[in-house]
Amino acid sequence: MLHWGYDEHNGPAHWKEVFPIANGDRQSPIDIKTEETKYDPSLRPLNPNYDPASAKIILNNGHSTSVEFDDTVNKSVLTGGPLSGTYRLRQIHFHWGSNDEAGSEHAVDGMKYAAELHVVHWNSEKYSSFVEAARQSDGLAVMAVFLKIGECNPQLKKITDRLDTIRIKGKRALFTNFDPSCLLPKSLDYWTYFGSLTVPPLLESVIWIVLREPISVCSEQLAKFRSLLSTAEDEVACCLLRNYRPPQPLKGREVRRN
Ligand SMILES: NS(=O)(=O)c1nnc(N(Cc2cn(-c3ccccc3)nn2)Cc2cn([C@@H]3O[C@H](CO)[C@@H](O)[C@H](O)[C@H]3O)nn2)s1
Ligand SMILES: [Zn+2]
Repeated sequence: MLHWGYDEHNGPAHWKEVFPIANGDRQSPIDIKTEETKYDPSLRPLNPNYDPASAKIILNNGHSTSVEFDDTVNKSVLTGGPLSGTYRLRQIHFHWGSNDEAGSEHAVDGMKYAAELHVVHWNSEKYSSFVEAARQSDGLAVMAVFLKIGECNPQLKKITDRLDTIRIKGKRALFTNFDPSCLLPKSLDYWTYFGSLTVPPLLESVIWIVLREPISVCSEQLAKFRSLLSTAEDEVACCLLRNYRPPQPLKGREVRRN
């Protein structure tokens, strides 16, 4: 496998060849079987507290589009929920499919949404950098938000309107004065479980917090994600039509709900 991706020759089925942890005991995403989730009264309300000034750039890294935040200080953090301590906002990014019928990474009772937003944080109380935290079992916390096909989402427009300026892999553009809370649903009720990054290196360092209520997205907005290129300037252009990993075995893990 040359470099990992989402095509037939380098997609999720091949990742184990380079990243054997792909067959590990706490891999993500998963299919959440709602009947088997366990109510946990000790789970607290989620408390996202983001400063719009932390937003820095919007980027096409060839696998997704992300908004990167200044994570040199505790300006934008997530506390509460299943978390002990303070988790600092690092970036947000999306996963989508080649059509509106699939695209999310997590599934709910076998049902997939059109896309999924990930809000990535790292444990800045215990560790000194994202990369160090990414190697620890409690190092990362990713909040997942489902995108359901429906009305165009005015908040998402702030991102989709910029995608034509970062079509090519590696392109970036200034993107500030953005508070990702504007992409969260009304209810912050969630499921939570111990898992991994869903992209290589698939490190098993993520406390997943999956919001139960989806936000809306329209087909036209999703089409803009699909027009991003997974290839750089000097390569034959190839659209990033899908970038989701399928659900992985639960291997006895518990999924709790607040
Ligand atoms: N769906 S999800 O699990 O929430 C995520 N999807 N993308 C994410 N990114 C943040 C991130 C950085 N790293 C990381 C891990 C170890 C060393 C350095 C960086 N993990 N997640 C976006 C992202 C991923 N990466 C990875 O960086 C590695 C080192 O440069 C590279 O070898 C991999 O090919 C590349 O995937 N860089 N940025 S979190
Ligand atoms: Zn992700």
